[in-house]
Amino acid sequence: MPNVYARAEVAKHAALGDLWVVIDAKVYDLSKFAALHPGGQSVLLDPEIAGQDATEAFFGLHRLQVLRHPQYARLQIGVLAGESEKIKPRAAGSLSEVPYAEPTWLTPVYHSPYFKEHHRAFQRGVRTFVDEFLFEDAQKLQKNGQKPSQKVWDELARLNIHAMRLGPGPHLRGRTLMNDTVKPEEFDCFHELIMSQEMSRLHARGYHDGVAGGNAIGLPAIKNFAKSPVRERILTEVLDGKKIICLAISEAFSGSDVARTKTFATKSADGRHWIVTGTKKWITNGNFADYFITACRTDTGMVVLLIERGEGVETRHINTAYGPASGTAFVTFDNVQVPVEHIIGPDDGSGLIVILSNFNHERWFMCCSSLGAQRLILDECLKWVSQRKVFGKPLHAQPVIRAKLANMITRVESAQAWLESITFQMNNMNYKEQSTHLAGQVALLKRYCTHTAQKTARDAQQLFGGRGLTKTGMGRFIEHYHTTIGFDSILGGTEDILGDLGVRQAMKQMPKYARL
Ligand code: HEM
Repeated sequence: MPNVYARAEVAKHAALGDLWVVIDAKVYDLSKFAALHPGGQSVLLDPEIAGQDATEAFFGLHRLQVLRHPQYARLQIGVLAGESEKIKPRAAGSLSEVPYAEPTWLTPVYHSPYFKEHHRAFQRGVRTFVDEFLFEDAQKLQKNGQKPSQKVWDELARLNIHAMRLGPGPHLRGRTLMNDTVKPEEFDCFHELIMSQEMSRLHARGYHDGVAGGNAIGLPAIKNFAKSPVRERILTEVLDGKKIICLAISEAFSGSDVARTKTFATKSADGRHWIVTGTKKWITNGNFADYFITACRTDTGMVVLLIERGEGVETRHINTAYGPASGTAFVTFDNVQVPVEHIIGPDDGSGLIVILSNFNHERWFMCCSSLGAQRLILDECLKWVSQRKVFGKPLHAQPVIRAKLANMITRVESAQAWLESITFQMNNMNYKEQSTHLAGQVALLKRYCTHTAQKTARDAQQLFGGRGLTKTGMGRFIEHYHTTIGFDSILGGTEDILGDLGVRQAMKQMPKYARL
């Protein structure tokens, strides 16, 4: 049983060396801590704080996690008589009750034509995994930049997340998905949308790509174009979490204009190997990848090769805005011998098809994760404007603040609605139909998601002020979002390229008879 104190009793301890405060109906003894307090001793001795209820002052300056940290939790000596705590964190695996902090389909009372009970069960499963297993690891590794531990890769494999990131299909047969919350035959693009949105709830942009971003963009080439037995071997190793694959396309010389790739492959005299020489840049997971799906020029055009880490392959870390945890690498291939069986797709120079084939899927899941991360920022902002007081009122009492929030909400809701509509089409179109009818929509949606994300990052930073610039404390997630957000607008095609693609696709479909 905790000690129970009356407010009058707490008020007697209001001096240096004998200092108590109340925060959310709990009594803290700060007598010794005051001299160590990172915010200074004097603020705690203020007559409005010492011996008083400091709840409002505390939450205007600290995150709730501060009180839950064992180092500080032990300062609690009791509770207030007849009162109980009101402030609690979101429980692991649960939904946020902050308005607009979840997509509409997850908000009680609202309806959705798309999501069924197995989608909800699946969402709860992924949310719990992210909250309980991934979040702390992400926070730690985002800073120190190490590769996620084998324990993480094994757990991703056990839940079959590596497999589900390839989308619905026969590769899921016989697998237990996310602790059996969905059957392989039920798994559709909405499950994949959920997984991508939930996995982005880490406030750790580099780590987010560090946990198998390379698999998600590299493995489809193996699944769809490699030949047996290479196909089965690599799929098994990567889906089981034993090996890591990455996609090595972009170079210092060429990004979106893939056809200008300079890395060159030529057949050996005995015809048994491709000999590859060249460099690749910005390769996600390249630092720790075992396999590189590599685009190479040949005398006749382009081939895609599966290159194993080994003699002649070197990777060097690239220091990026989104942090080292993504394992982003500069890769050099120096006369690397690649067995001819490691060809992925055609060997007649028409390999560009392999590279282009996954672009829509890749851009679509980038939209999912971009919006998942944007929601988290909205959640942060709505809490902040409620708990932060300025000029004696909560921040949201200012019309200019409400206008910013209105924009944030409108952006994320409109983009989510478009995303769900496209996802529904993906569930009902075959690959060819998707390529023809969705490439433009997906390109424009990705452009919209990342463009609006940058606006939201800026608005959020304005709401948090100086706190949105510091790597610790109240605004640390805002600072992280603002610093790393540019990444999303570049990977998978810059906004300009995608806007252009979207309109060119529309122009292709203009009816010849259409006139004003
Ligand atoms: C159990 C009681 C408290 C603990 C454990 C605590 C702990 C901390 C910690 C760890 C920080 C560093 C910043 C962060 O990580 O968020 C901090 C900063 C600060 N604290 Fe406290 N604190 C307590 C109570 C209070 C109270 C009652 C006040 C009232 C004025 C206060 C005022 C401040 C200020 C002004 C800062 C600097 C904030 C900033 O840099 O933005 N603290 N405190």
